[in-house]
Amino acid sequence: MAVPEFMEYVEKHQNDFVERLRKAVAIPSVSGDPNHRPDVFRMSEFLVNELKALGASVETRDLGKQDFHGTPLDLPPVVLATVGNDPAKKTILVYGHYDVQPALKEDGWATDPFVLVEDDKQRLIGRGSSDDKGPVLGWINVVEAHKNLGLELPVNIKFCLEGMEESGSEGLDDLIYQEAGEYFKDVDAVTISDNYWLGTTKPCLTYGLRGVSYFHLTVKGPAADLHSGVFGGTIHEPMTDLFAVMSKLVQPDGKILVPGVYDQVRAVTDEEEATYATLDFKLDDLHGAVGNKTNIHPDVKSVLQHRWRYPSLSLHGVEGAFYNPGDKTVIPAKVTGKFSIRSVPDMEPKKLTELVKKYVNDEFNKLGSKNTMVIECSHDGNHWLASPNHPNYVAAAKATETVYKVKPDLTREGGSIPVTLSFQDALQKNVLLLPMGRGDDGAHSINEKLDRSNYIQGTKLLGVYLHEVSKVEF
Ligand SMILES: NCC(=O)N[C@@H](Cc1c[nH]cn1)C(=O)O
Ligand SMILES: [Zn+2]
Ligand SMILES: [Zn+2]
Repeated sequence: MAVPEFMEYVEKHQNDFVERLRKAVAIPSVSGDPNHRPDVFRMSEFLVNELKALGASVETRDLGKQDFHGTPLDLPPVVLATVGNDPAKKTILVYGHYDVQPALKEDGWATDPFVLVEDDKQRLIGRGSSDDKGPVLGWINVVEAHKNLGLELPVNIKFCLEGMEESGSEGLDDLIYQEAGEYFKDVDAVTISDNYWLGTTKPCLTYGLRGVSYFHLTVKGPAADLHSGVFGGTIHEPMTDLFAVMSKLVQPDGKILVPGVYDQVRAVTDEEEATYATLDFKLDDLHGAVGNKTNIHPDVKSVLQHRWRYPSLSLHGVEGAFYNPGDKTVIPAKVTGKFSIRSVPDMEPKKLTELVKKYVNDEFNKLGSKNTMVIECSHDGNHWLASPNHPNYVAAAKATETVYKVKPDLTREGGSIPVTLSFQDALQKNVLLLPMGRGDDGAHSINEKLDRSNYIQGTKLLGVYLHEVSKVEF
């Protein structure tokens, strides 16, 4: 009886849950922007208060300072919260993040990114709605529903909520290893809701992620920005050098040009080949999520393989370059190009960084420029693969069938959650990714949204999963 009662409660109280999301989205907790660091702290306080109000025992862990381009910056705390402490029950560790990607109205958002708006299609639009405030609050909604119904939670929950996921999860790995035998001691399995369905209609369980290695390539030239009419043609220009090197990183068809990268990629097996055939994903889903038909690969299998099991290199931006409207005739004195590589089994981040540094240095030296160039890896995180046959996944599949009346697809994901592998390795427990949002949510993009139905059905899913996982044998 507990499960139907819980599901009914969630259905009836959906507007309260949307209000909770509205309050969370209103805090612009952008971890990558030092000006927003106080907001990231404010977001941690919001979660601490929500969890305390529900009776959780909550502590925050200080992670020290971050070196932000030479300036020390306080790292936001990790929120550790425990709900239930019954040795007869399983303990599920729930990880999520409360920081978000940057968002400016002028990037092209239709509405203020930090004001949650529900449109006529019942989509909850706002930065962090899907990645990852909605899912984090989904777990909190589950605790609240049980408390208000006077229902016992079927498992103990340990929360680990961080505020630096979008910026490399600095400091969290050390905490996980330090606390493996302490705070995380009794954990039986780990569940993370921080990714998306493949398409827009069918739920999935996710057992793999790509890693990410992020690079800053800085070229320095003249002592200050210069007039291009006076100095153009007479000096080596940093931006010209930067573009020359960056154009050698990746081809327009996505092929990475750094020698040695593909040597480390695991070969496709027949068993893996068979997994793509049954998935509920069409080229139309890709076109819908992208907004047009600019796909490189012509069929679903190769799209998914290039998202999940082959590396990719993306060029993200240039710091120090002129980018405002108008026609400023400047030669920027120092520019930093940013790019990242999504890595896959069996690539090793350290080896990858060595390959990239050697290649970029070789390419820069070929230019014969008198400028200086420095290439740095600002953060890296490893890829992750789990066993989707574990009872933790069986429980999640049953919960999906209860809530959505369909068997979930088993998927991998092209994005990265750097600490997933750390949890698996440090705790030696199964890790499950149980997504709430859809493939077209626009995480990291403009107009990020979470459909109301995904938020509400997703809250039900997380709660029913806890009931199912309490019953399976590990
Ligand atoms: N929802 C997970 C996610 O978006 N992860 C980020 C992690 C990251 C790493 N460096 C910057 N962000 C991702 O981009 O995959
Ligand atoms: Zn996320
Ligand atoms: Zn993200």
